[in-house]
Amino acid sequence: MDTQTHRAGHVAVIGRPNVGKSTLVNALVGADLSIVSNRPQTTRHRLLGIATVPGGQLVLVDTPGIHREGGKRPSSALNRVLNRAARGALEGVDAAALVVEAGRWDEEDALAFDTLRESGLPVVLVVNQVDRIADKARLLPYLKQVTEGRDFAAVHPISALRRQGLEPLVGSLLSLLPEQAPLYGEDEITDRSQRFLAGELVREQLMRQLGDELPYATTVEIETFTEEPSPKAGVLYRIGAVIWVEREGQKAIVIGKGGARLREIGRRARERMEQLFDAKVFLQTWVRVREGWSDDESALRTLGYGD
Ligand SMILES: Nc1nc2c(ncn2[C@@H]2O[C@H](COP(=O)(O)OP(=O)(O)OP(=O)(O)O)[C@@H](O)[C@H]2O)c(=O)[nH]1
Repeated sequence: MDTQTHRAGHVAVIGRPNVGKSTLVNALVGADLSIVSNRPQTTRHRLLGIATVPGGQLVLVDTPGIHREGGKRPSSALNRVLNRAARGALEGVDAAALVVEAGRWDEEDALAFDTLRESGLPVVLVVNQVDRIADKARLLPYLKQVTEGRDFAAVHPISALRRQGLEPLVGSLLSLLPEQAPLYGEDEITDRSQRFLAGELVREQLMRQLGDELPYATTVEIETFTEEPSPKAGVLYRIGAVIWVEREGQKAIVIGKGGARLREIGRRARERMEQLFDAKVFLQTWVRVREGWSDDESALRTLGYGD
């Protein structure tokens, strides 16, 4: 591989809920969502997908906590704490794609931009859903308004849904990444594997059942995943999932009274796996504490943020 002309790096995809981030990631990565299935997610980022294109590789990640829902500018002291946490979450990220809805820009989007810029990241503005704007002339004043006084590395009106405007966007993002060989080799990338999906299904149940109580840095690791023939169901999967939290107190929250919550999380995740894999699933779940993730997070917790 000629590393001279190859660029690769991490791109944070940031934006309010429902703005079209998943649609964009799917469009960039292609029909077969490529994902690394054999690495535990030990970093702060959640891997969304990997777009491997001629001359480069975009590793698209989610960085929780950058977008502050509600979009109220916090006090300066709180802002400092939040920005420290944001910097932590953005560690190892080379560029950010701030996704907004065409025609809409409010305090929440402005805050996300400021946080990203203060972290020193180049920010590409992705103005999504332009297909919904019938009168394209309306876009120009909007673009002028949102870019005024803000140093975006590039601005791209796109339609993630209709796959429009994506090539120039990829070009802009690539140009912001360091020249280096691909970060993930072909052999590490598989189509969404069942193992990966198993982790996602446990994560989904954690989010559904814990909601706001879900500790910030919780990660799910599929430790074991074996397949054997089953006389009744055809296939039986034995899956061992570890839910990593940061502190004993969080472990208690996830486990619940008498273990009820963890049992429910496991039961529902198993049912979804059986549906999806069309097989019998034997799922075991554990909660383990991995300490010392970050001082910023304990600072946030003191203020009632972060958990
Ligand atoms: N018309 C139009 N709709 C879009 C476009 N991109 C996404 N959508 C729709 O917007 C809705 C939300 O899209 P998602 O990709 O799930 O949004 P998201 O930002 O990932 O949402 P969260 O996971 O809640 O953060 C879906 O119904 C999409 O089909 C677009 O370019 N044009």
